[in-house]
Amino acid sequence: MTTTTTTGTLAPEGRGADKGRQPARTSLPEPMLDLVRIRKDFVLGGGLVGRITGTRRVFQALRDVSLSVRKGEIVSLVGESGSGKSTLAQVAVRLLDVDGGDVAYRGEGVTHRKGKALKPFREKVQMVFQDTGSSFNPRKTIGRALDETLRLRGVPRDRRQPLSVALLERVGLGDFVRKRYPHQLSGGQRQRAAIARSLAMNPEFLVADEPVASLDVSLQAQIVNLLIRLRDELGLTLLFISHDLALVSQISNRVAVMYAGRIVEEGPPDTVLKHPAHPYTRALIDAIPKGLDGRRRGLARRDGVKPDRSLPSAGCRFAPRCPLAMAICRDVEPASVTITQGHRTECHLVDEAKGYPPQQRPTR
Ligand SMILES: Nc1ncnc2c1ncn2[C@@H]1O[C@H](COP(=O)(O)OP(=O)(O)OP(=O)(O)O)[C@@H](O)[C@H]1O
Repeated sequence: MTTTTTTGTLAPEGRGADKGRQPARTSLPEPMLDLVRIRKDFVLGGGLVGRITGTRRVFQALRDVSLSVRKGEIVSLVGESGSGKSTLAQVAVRLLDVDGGDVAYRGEGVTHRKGKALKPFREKVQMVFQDTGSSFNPRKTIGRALDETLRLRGVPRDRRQPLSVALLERVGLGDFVRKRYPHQLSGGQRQRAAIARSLAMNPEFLVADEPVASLDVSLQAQIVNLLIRLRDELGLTLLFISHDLALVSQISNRVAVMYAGRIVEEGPPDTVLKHPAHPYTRALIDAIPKGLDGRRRGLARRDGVKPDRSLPSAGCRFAPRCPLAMAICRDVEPASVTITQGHRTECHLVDEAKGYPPQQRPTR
């Protein structure tokens, strides 16, 4: 059974006290998804009017973003709205083309694959969306939606119904759901049905884009626990997208913090939570409701100043909001610095030789 604490945190279910984490391994598991220096621009006001009036702008949604996910891992992307999480997720499943960089799956480049050449990748890497209401066709029953996906996979007609019932069972739904239309299901049931549909392609990798954001706290825990169970039972690998650092830190092997189209910090969740190296991560942690009053602190105070992402980048994008910004932060883009093994950040305050910045050194 899935259990939820009063604060909505995830409690261990069944075997193993720490279900989200993989046991320590001696050798690293095989790389599944590699995103290498991904750049994605959106052209705003790109039509004739934009050209005539000079209002055409290039918005840098992703700037040289690199991330790799290994077999069996749950890697989470966190960051505020607009930081580029969904754009990176869509790049990862090749729903969006890139303007620079490479996408590789199990060591093979898929960046420029199209049509038939992309089909095997599309089957193995499935996406689960937040808004399941609009991702299902309202005029088709869940059974029909599942049957169609199974048909795409080449499953013979007579095998589709029993297989879809088994898929529904795997995500904790009864076979009655086959006859229901999407609007006849609750939010939690619809998200389970959406996960069943993505499993119908027999994937190896799930990209879950805010899969629980529209659910209440207890349902969030159930869906997250379901994803962890599927990872364990089916050997899936997951890229999990959320704006909720507290939630992802409980389920992930690694957390990548995004800000204004960059990954500004990446590391094991415990390390990132206990020893945040980047002031933005610290602000995200401060924004987690604490204590009985549930007040969020930190980020809100600095919400007003957002970077202009249409300009060529100069300096650190967080500098205008950063309470610790120095002169160099406004002029020079920070390089990636490794603090401890597996924990890296992009911040001028962090000195590779000395580790954590003085203001943020862990106190024991
Ligand atoms: N097709 C598009 N055209 C122009 N701008 C876009 C397009 N898609 C996304 N953007 C912009 O790119 C930025 C990153 O968007 P993205 O959806 O990736 O952010 P996010 O971190 O997932 O935010 P959220 O949590 O709100 O979904 C946003 O400012 C968004 O407005």
